[in-house]
Amino acid sequence: MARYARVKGSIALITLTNPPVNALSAAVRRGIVESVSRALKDEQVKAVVFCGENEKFCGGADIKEFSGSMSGPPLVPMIHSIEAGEKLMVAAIEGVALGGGLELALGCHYRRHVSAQEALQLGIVDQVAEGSAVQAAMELALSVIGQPLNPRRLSLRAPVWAPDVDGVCDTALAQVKQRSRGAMAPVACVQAVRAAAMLPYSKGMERERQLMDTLFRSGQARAMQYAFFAQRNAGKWSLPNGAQWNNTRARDVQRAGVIGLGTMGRGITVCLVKAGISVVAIETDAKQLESGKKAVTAMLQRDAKRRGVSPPLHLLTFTLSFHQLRDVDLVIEAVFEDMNLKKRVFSDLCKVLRANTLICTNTSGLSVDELAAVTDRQPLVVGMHFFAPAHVMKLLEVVSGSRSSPEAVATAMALGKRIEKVCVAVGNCSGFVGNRMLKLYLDQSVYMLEEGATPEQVDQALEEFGFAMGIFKVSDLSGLDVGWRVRKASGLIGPDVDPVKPSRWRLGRRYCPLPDMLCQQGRFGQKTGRGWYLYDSPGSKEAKSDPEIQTFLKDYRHKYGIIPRRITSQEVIERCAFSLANEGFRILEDRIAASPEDIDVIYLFGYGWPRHRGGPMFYAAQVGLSVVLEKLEHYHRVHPDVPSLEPSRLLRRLVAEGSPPIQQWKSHIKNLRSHL
Ligand SMILES: CC/C=C/CC(=O)SCCNC(=O)CCNC(=O)[C@H](O)C(C)(C)COP(=O)(O)OP(=O)(O)OC[C@H]1O[C@@H](n2cnc3c(N)ncnc32)[C@H](O)[C@@H]1OP(=O)(O)O
Repeated sequence: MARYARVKGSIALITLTNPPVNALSAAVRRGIVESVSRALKDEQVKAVVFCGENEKFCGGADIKEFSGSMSGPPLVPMIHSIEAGEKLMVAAIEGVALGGGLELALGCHYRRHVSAQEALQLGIVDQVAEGSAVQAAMELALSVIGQPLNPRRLSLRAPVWAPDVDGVCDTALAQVKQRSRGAMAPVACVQAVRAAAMLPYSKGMERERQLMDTLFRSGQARAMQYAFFAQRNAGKWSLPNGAQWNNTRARDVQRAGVIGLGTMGRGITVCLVKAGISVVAIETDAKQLESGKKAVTAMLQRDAKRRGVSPPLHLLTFTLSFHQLRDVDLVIEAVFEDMNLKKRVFSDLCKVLRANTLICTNTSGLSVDELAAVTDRQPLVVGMHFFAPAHVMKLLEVVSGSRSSPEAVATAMALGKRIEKVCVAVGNCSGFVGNRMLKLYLDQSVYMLEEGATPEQVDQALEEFGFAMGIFKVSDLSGLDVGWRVRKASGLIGPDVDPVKPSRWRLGRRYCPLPDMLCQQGRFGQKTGRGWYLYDSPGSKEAKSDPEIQTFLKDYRHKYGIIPRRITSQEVIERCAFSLANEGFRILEDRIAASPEDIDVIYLFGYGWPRHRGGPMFYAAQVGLSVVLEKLEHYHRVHPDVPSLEPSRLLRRLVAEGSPPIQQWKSHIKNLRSHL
């Protein structure tokens, strides 16, 4: 929709009205075409000013329309007719001008922008105005009415010839190809820029149209559109008891406590303080406190310097005393991942906190219910699972325990949003959503090493699929000792394990002792300079193949009588991606996640899943659920000692029901038992 008004006698003001971001839906495009035609016909009108309702110019094409057949006037011819119009066209840009919104602005003969000094420098806008952009645009229009329009039409400008334009584009293309990890759109963008720089306008437009057509028809476009809405829907959380984002009030959090100043506690403290929340940061040891204080202060100073502001150090209190926590609204415990230690901390907290203070745990997989049980306030206990490094990673899993109150969940979700995280509400189970799935993905990766693959082969297949880093590089980065400790605590590694030939069968299923054996050799990953890869020195980041690992794997297979076989990239992807999705289906059955979109958002923002592949659940849907089922059945037949490869009930049910689109899966699991 577009509203038409004549103002100041000679100006037609066309306001895009499609809240919340005035996206260019079919109705808006129709409204623009009709309004422009009206303005061109009206002899009193000398200039047209375009603006967006609620001080948002335009968020671009309406992404919701991309999944159906497009109707209404097409965007590019509409912009061309504005640009070719015989009357002066001015864009009054406020808020956003993205994608098609920017194209619309560029189709006008004059633009302004309220806050983009950079756009001014780039020549995208002509003037930056304080106050109302619409008023400024109208004044500008009145001052230039009657001047020739041809010099203002971008389509009449000569291409930007530079002697080395081809070389510059080649270099950019090579860089983008390397960085985009298989994503088509960034590569097409460079190709379109090359066309714009080297071809006459009409030919450049034709090339852009071809590139756009290819992208539009691609599965990658579907995946990206899905990811866009999945991310926004994750904030609209709901619990099986009916509580949800729009019927539950979050508490205001002004002061928070952070317990433990290790890597996670430091990152969490930085996030909170940057959002303007006062933090009391606690350590039990003076030396640790001092080093935590130095690290947090340095991080905040670096960040403030980058943004040209002063660091909010006045919001910080570092102390060894729990008593300083008596006035905080919420505490985030970030101590070592040890149930007994966490329980002790929780009991101690209850002695000093106000009765209504929320207690959150940054556990990556321990039971929130078990922790809550030692407190005097079970409804006020929730999980806030941050991802390392906490001040950088966008994901936050908010874990609702069986007795967590809706208000506590709402408060953690609101706090997460305030500190600029992508928050997903999940239920309580071992590993929650992300790490519960990750375990099976890791299992498959190490099984493939036993069967004949190398860490390099597995990682290469995953990186070609689009992951930023292969699983073995990730393990080296996060430290192999972390999982080792968890396996010890869970009883998988005990005194009865043969140190020379450790069993490959534990707790009734296949077990791969390779990661434990690496840890026994002190190979903890980057931190020790050796893990699945070799590093120049402890702490360095560049992973190099390690001949010792190749020999170690050969000896291992020999010791266990395993005949190595060639493992293809396809097998790597199928076993990793379909194991993830299969566990995702179980998680949906168990109601630990409310929707497949939530699972995908967790993998996109917490585990480096490539955005152009939507997420593991979307990928399974895109490959075809019957194909996924068939493959899992095959791998389970070949590996009957890996029960997790058995296809989940939900997957079977969905296939039996004709593989409905992913948006309909929720209704197929409605009647399953709830754990949330
Ligand atoms: C066919 C020709 C193609 C032309 C090229 C294009 O134009 S492609 C589209 C290019 N535009 C974009 O990619 C913009 C995407 N949107 C954003 O980046 C952000 O939403 C924003 C505009 C910067 C606003 O961010 P903010 O954080 O303020 O709000 P939200 O992201 O939460 O969005 C608010 C609601 O608006 C919906 N929405 C946003 N953009 C679009 C869009 N282009 N089409 C349709 N819907 C859009 C978003 O889904 C939110 O909806 P809720 O229902 O409130 O969740």
